[in-house]
Amino acid sequence: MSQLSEQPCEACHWDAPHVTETEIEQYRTEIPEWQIVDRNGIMQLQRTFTFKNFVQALDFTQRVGEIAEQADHHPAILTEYGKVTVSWWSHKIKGLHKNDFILAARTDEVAT
Ligand SMILES: C[C@H](O)[C@H](O)[C@H]1CNC2=NC(N)=NC(=O)C2=N1
Repeated sequence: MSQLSEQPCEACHWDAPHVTETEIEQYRTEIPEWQIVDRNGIMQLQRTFTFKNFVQALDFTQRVGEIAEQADHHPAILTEYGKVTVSWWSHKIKGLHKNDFILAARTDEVAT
C-alpha cells in the first residue's frame, strides 16, 4: 500500500463510514505528530506547527489551503505569530474519515 499522502481522497458522502480503531492505529503510524482530539463530540486530527515568525506561518497556511482546494477537503486553520494549528475532520460525517489522515500526511509534506 502506497504512503498515505500519495493515496487518492475518496468522495465523502453523508453515509461514508468513520475510520475504525484498527484503521486509526494503522494510519497513525504515518502521522505520529498528530493528536486525535474530541471537539464538541467530533473527533479531529490536530497538529501545531511552529515557525520563526508570522510571515512563515502565513506562507505555510497558504500551502495548506492549496492542498485543501486540490482535494476539495478543508481543515480548520489557526494562524498565529510563529505557529499554525491545523485540524482535519470530515464535516459530512461529523468525524474522521480516511481522507483526513491523507490530508494530514500531505500537510506534513508542505511543512518542510
Ligand atoms: C461542496 C463541497 O465539495 C463539500 O462541502 C466539501 C468541502 N470541503 C470539505 N471539507 C471537509 N473537511 N469535510 C467535508 O465534508 C467537506 N465537504
